[in-house]
Amino acid sequence: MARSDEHLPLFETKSGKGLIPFRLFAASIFAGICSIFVYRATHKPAAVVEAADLGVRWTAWIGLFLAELWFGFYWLMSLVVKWKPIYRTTHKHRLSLRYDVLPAIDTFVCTADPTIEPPTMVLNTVLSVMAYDYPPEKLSVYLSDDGGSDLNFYAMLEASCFSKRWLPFCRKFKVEPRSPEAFFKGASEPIDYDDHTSMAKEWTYIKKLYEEMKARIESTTKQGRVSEEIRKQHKGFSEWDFVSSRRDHQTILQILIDGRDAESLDSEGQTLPTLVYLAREKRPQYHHNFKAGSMNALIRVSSRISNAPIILNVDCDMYSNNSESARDALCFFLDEEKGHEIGFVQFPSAFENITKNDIYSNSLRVANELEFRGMDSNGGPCYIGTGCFHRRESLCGKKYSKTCHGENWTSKNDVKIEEKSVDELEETCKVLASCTYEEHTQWGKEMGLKYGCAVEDIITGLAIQCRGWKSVYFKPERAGFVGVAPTTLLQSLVQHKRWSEGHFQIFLSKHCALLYGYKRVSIGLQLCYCLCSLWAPNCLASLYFAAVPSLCLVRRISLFPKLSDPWVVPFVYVFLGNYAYSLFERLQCGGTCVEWLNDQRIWLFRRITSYLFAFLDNILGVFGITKSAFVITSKVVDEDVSERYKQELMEFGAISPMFTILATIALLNAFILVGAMKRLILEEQSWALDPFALQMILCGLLVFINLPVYKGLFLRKDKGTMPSSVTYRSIAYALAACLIALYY
Ligand SMILES: O=c1ccn([C@@H]2O[C@H](COP(=O)(O)OP(=O)(O)O[C@H]3O[C@H](CO)[C@@H](O)[C@H](O)[C@H]3O)[C@@H](O)[C@H]2O)c(=O)[nH]1
Ligand SMILES: [Mn+2]
Repeated sequence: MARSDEHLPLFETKSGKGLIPFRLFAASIFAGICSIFVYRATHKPAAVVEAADLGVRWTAWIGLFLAELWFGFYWLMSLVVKWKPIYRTTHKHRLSLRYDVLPAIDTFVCTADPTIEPPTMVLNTVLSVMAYDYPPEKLSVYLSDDGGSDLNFYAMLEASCFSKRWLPFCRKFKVEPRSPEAFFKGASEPIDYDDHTSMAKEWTYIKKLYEEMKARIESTTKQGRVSEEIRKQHKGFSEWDFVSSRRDHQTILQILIDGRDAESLDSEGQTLPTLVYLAREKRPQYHHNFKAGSMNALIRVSSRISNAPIILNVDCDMYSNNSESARDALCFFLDEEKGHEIGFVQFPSAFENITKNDIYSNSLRVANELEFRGMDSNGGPCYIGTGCFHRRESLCGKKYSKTCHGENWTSKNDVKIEEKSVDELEETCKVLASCTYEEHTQWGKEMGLKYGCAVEDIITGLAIQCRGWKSVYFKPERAGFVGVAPTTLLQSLVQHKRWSEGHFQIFLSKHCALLYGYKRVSIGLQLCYCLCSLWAPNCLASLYFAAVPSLCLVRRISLFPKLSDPWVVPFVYVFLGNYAYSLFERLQCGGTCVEWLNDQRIWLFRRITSYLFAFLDNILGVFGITKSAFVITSKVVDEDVSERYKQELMEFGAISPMFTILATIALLNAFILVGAMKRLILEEQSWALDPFALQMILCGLLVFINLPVYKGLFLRKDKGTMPSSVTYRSIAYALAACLIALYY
């Protein structure tokens, strides 16, 4: 119900400052890149008269030229996300003044495996979103459990009881964050000096309740099964009598708190948010489409139960860290002037377990602070699968039209529930989550999240934008959502493999931003998507730069100008300029120098492993040889792995082809550097006249950046070192490569 006397906007958009110096700098780098191309084109290997192995020289030259062209082109494209960042602010007080009735919100939490996504974590996420600073009768929380585990069901049962205490506590003391685990871990116990009755007492009481509940859930989880005693507490447990495995079971749907029920009240007599547990039907003969499948099941089930016009989606590890996020998001959707065209509001992902210098570069610091803002100015950020508020209809496939203007948010999605009892309602909803329901429908194609892509979120977000909707990126001062980042190198590389594979898959499909987005979204936005879509092919140019110039050093093929040659200027300028700028950017966003260095290292690691495998898998996928899978990131690790993570010791400790590649490249460069230094000393030539100086510097930098790899290979003694089979294999490969370069 909008009151007509208000005309002030609910949100504001400002553009970033200091853009002119950046643009001038970018222009100078561009000039440098062009000069490099000119140098390449005018210094072909044919010019070297005495060269015997002209064939090899030409091959090296062509490869290098292509790699440089690729990097130049990629750099140019990357300007689009930096060109014009914008900043959004909301006016939440205006929202409450203007609307007495707020639209309902359905929150979807997805979990898939109780062993790597512990039920207590899921419970905390669920509680945090139940406790939003929002009218509870307007909130419904749905858990999709792809693991189909009674452990999670039990955790939800506990959540439904604990919420009766937790929600009033949060309200009363304006608790932040509203995940009990995070709250009790971070906050120090309050001391009430003059008022002995209030916070301290309740604090201790609630904390005790929480600890007890946590202990119960953890011991049950440890046993791996729910005890008979607990099973008696709820009829829902009997469903598991029919479950043969997590990949083969009927739909399990339980409404644990029915918000419509007059008796669902918290300890202070306030209504509780609706809480629903869903494990959709799984049958071996039907593909379950991973997270996209579970989201679509939730969309349908929730449409019968609460049908809120706004849907919030979070991963099970992403608790709400800011109880006002829901109101923030509504400031965008409900804005009278611009709200009607907004399809979704994306919050950045923050992580609670990033180490001081972010050893695996998981923090997304620069992306969150700059790149998403740049994307926002081009039409809106992509949907990143978590921390995102959607308009239900745009997620369900509706095209944007101007008629959405001035809609009545509060009444339009009211559901008429015909079923009298909760049991009946559950029965009707179960059908919606069955395997066969989607057959011959548009679900997974035009409706809901799209199927068949390793990054269902990105492709779905793009489709929404192509249907005419805008999106908004909102980064409040207090992070909206906080999750868990991978804590080992391999996990992080595998996660990036999934991401880059999915992105490249989109690029090769009919949903490629350039084709599908043509005339539907701005060219800037198309380029933003391409930037991520083309992560995977980066592997080729990166591998080339990491190996070939060094190998050419062995063979005495010079690829770059001498230090005394004026042509060296553009090379050095582009190289140093870009690094200096990225360091500046990192510091500007609040990072440290070591963090920047770690990021450069991981940049290389991802490009020569994750992206390479993603690239190869895609190529095989095109020929129908492989099918993409969803490797879930583990949210728990062993005690000693976590100890090493905290100390920022790089974790190898697993046999993986990714590590073989990393170690081979590192060793190759080390061997070659030693050889080259020896030659330089023996021949006593000055650096400035040495035609290999730049190659040696490059090789030296590669060795420097790989220092943690050598440590993992030879120096460390803990359990996180490189497995010896990987070590032997990579020594053999690196030596073989050197020998081939020498004698072939
Ligand atoms: O079959 C599945 C597989 C995964 N999930 C859930 O999907 C979420 C994301 O999985 P995770 O292993 O944590 O992957 P991330 O790489 O951290 O996730 C990012 O990238 C994914 C796409 O690759 C998106 O789906 C996620 O929302 C986004 O946070 C988790 O809550 C899982 O429980 C399911 O519900 N069903
Ligand atoms: Mn995750």
